[in-house]
Amino acid sequence: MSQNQIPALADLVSGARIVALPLRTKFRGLEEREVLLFEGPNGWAEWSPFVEYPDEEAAVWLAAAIDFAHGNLPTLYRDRIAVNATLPAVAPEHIERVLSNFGEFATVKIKVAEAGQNIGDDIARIRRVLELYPDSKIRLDANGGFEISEAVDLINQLKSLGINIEYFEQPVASIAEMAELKLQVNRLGIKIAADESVRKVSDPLAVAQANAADILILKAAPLGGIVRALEIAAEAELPVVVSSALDSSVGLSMGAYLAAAIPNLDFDCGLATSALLAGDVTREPLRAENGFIDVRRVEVDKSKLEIFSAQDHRQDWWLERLERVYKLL
Ligand SMILES: O=C(O)CCC(=O)c1ccccc1C(=O)O
Ligand SMILES: [Mg+2]
Repeated sequence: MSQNQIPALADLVSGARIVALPLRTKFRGLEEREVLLFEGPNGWAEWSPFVEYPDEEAAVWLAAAIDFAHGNLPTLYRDRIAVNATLPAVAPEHIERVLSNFGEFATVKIKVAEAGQNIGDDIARIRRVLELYPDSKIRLDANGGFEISEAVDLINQLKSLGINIEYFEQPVASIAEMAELKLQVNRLGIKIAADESVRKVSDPLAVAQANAADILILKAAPLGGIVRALEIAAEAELPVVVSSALDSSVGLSMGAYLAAAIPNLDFDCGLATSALLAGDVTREPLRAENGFIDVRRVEVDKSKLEIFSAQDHRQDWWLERLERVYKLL
C-alpha cells in the first residue's frame, strides 16, 4: 500500500467503533468476539486480530483493513460466493441447533482435535453431522492440534466407517509434519489443506513450495489484504479456499471480495460464520442463503454499535493497541 493511502492515526482513532459481539456457541474458547470498525472512502472495514496476537501480527491485519477501506479494489469475477457451514467442536447433542443457523449448505467444516477431547469425540461429531445431513460434503479442521499418528488414526477410522472427507485442514502444526502426513495420506485419496502454515509463518508460500499441501486456505486479514492474498493465490499454483476469522459482517465482506477476485474458485468458502454470532453490526448481515453469500459492502448500523458497544476499559485497550500497531505499518 502506498503511504498516501494510509489515513492519519488521529482520524482512525476518532472514527473507530469497538464492539463485543456475543457468540451463539463458544468458538476458540471465546464467548464474545471483539472487533474494531472504521470507515474509509470505500466503506466500512474491520480490524479484529484476536486479543492475544502480538502487535507485529496485528499490524498485518491493520494493513489489510486500511487497504479495504482506502485502497484500490480488485477485479471481481462473481457476485456471490458458495460457502460452507462451520461447526465448532461441540458435543453431538448441540450439532442440530448449531447447524440450523446456517440455512441450507452443501459442505460442513467440522472442528476436530479440540483440547480436552479425543478422537472418539471427533468421530461422534462427524457421524452426527452425517446422520443429520447425509448428503453434505465433510471437511475437517484440526488447527494443527494432532500428531501425525493421531491424524492418520482418525483418517483410518473414517475410512473403515466408509466416510469420505473433502480435505483435512491443518491436521498437524509444522510444515515438515504437513509434508510427511501428506505423503502418507495422499495414497489413501485424502487431501491436505494448509491454514496456519500459510497465515502464521514468515513465508506464506513455503508450504506450497515444500509440497506440503494440496489446497491453501487464504484469509485476507492475516495475509495483509486482498491484493497480497491474490498474489499468493497466483504464485502458489494450488487451489485455494477463502476463509474468515469469526468476523462481523464487515470483516466477512472483505473475505467475500477476496473470494470474488480469485479467478478459479472450486471449493465452498469459510465465509458463513455470521451464523455463529448472536449479534452483528448491521441490519443486513452477510448471512448464507441457500449456501451463498453476496459480494457487497456492509453498512454499519448506529443502534447496533450502541447495543454491542464494548466496555470502556476494552475500548481503551483497543485504541491503545491501535496507536501502538499503527506505528508498525
Ligand atoms: O473456515 C471456516 O469454515 C470458518 C473460519 C474458521 O474456521 C476459523 C475462524 C476463526 C479462527 C480460525 C479459523 C480456522 O479456520 O482455523
Ligand atoms: Mg483453519
